Amino acid sequence: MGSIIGYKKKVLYDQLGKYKLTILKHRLFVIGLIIKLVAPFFFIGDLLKNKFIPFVNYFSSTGFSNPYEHFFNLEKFDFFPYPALMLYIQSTYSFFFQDSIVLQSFLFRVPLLLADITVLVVLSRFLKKADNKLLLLYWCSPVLFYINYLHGQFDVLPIMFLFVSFFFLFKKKFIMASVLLGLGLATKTNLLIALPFFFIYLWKFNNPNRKIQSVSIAFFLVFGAFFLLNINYLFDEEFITLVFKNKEQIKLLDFKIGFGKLFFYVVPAIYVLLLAKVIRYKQLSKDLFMMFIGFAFCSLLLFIPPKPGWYFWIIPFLIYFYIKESKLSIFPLLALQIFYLIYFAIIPDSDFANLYILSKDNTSLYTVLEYYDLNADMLINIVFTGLQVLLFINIFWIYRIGITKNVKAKIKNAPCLIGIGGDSGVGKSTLTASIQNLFAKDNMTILRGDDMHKWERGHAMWETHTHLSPKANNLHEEINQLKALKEGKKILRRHYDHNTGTFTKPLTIYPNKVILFEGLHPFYILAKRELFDIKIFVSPTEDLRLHWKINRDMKKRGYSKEEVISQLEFRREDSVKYIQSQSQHADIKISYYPVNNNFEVGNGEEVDIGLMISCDTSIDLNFFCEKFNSINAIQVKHFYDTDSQRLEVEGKITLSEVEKTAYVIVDNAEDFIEDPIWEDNYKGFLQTFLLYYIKKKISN
Ligand SMILES: Nc1ncnc2c1ncn2[C@@H]1O[C@H](COP(=O)(O)OP(=O)(O)OP(=O)(O)O)[C@@H](O)[C@H]1O
Ligand SMILES: O=C(CO)[C@H](O)[C@H](O)COP(=O)(O)O
Repeated sequence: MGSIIGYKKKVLYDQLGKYKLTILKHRLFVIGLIIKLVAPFFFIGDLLKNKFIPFVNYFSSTGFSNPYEHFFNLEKFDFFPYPALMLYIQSTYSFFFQDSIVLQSFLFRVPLLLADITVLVVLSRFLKKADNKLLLLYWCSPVLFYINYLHGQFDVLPIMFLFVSFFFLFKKKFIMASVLLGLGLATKTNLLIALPFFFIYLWKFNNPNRKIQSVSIAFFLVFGAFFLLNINYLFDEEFITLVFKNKEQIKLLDFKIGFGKLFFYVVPAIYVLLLAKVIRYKQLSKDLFMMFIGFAFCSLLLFIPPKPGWYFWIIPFLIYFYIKESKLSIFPLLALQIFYLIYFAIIPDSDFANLYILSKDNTSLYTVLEYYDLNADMLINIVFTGLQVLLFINIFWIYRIGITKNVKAKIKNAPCLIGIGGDSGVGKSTLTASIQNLFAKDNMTILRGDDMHKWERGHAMWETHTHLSPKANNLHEEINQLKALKEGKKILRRHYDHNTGTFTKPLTIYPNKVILFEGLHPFYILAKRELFDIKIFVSPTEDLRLHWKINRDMKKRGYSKEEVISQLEFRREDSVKYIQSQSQHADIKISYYPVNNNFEVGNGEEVDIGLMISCDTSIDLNFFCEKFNSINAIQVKHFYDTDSQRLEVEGKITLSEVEKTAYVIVDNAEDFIEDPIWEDNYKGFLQTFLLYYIKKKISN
């Protein structure tokens, strides 16, 4: 029970205890909600009124007789192209008020409204800080409004399952994600299009030794959920005909190029090419995954005259994409929706003129156009052409900017290797922990340089060698290990346990999106330092390091103050020769200094510190400093030195100020970090700086 409450709290509240679903309190949401609640009392499309409602009501009013069989026998093959979960969901309310079309129209929209709200919430979790845009583009989309609340098709339900499944997928809750996808499939089989992408994502995401197992489990869960929910009907010819052999699905093969008696099917060919492309990526980011699926759905619609509900498969993806690429004009998306509405208003079987729930006549704009001797067919063809061209433009944008740019901008196609160097006790592990909080533990592999010491504690060799000497560490062996990890291969590596001073047996280390190496010698050997994408060197002032090291070694490693001091004396020469000398190779140098020199070294107490960061001049830090300086309690001074720039930071900063500032400074920060754990003061400042720096470097 406690854990359920805890989970609910985590879902609804963020790290700072702020309510996450503020989008549901927005005025625009409430206005939209009222309109969406009222509209179904007045409007209904022919399809819902004449086909879906009779089908579902037959099921509920006959004590759950098989409606697929019944309507098959009546030769009404196009009454309900959905699998059984859709039937079960829609029949929950259809028991009531079966003789009132007005109330039935409303009751059938209740699940649609709930699904609509869920998609909005999931999108708002995906696209942090974009609620206003999301409300305008998604919640107020005229096409989505028409599909759900006027016309009344059910496509929002499978899309809702798909998006919630993705929500769990990105949170690495694979079981939940698979079951939800299976449920979605049990509401509409169009989700089969997304399925291979889902498995490919799982395959790429999981560790090499778990790939087959995870994908097999997911496969079993997806189809298991689909199977269980449809078991009553799955093997009936009637069900198969209505659900799988309906004429809309066959249309996927309509667009073909003939070679005598042979045909080349264009839509399946594009789909296979897309899959082939996605398989080639070593890593599949969340955005890339979303865009490929959006692209796959869009491409299907490109070559077939659309059905109204099908646009629910693509518009949420397009909105995701346009919000992510905030600098792009949303005109193609708006124009697409306008052409959609014109097209469905003028086609012969349009229900626009009869949407009013009590309307009796069967007029359509098409007959009106014909009555006035206008060439209605020609007009439809022109609008259809415009609609498809706009769809093509939207797809083109997704491809060009979305896929291509994202691939370049993401952590390339290989893992990003970050190196943190510096002497013992300078704060390397502390910084590593902050970076882990930023990128999430699951996305990172951490390697500690101490694992490469040659001898265990107490070994005679330590009497003549310091740990800082290259001779006392297997530095060359490590080069191959780092190369292998960068190439996506697992390695075997023993670990040095500071509690016991001994090595563990070799452990398997898996590659990951970010590989972070922290240790004494990351940049000492040329061939090794060249492997790093980002090189960081940490060096507090010597008195501060002494203070930190004594405190840490006394508290955690069981040494006396005198032992630490004599160890540092013994190492002094090697420290300068082998460790400090690496500082010149670093991209970023981090230094801490005591704000006040009146402190007793090694007294166990915390000391007030200032932070100094220096890096090359290729990165523009002016906006960065300006934003932090707008916070009262922190001062950031910015200096240009010869070929480098330097920030000096003093003061305090709260966790929520760090979070707010980070999202303002770093465009699309959520592309790089998912649910980061922000820290306060210098640690949070460094998190923001590193995120900004790494993103800029990688994008270049
Ligand atoms: N940014 C910081 N703010 C305050 N204290 C810090 C900071 N960084 C490090 N310290 C203090 O210094 C101690 C040593 O830091 P840390 O263990 O991160 O060093 P290290 O470089 O990883 O050492 P080693 O190489 O010996 O393992 C920590 O226990 C912590 O008390
Ligand atoms: O330099 C160090 C860390 O970078 C340590 O002093 C080194 O690893 C030796 O450890 P121990 O205290 O277990 O003998």
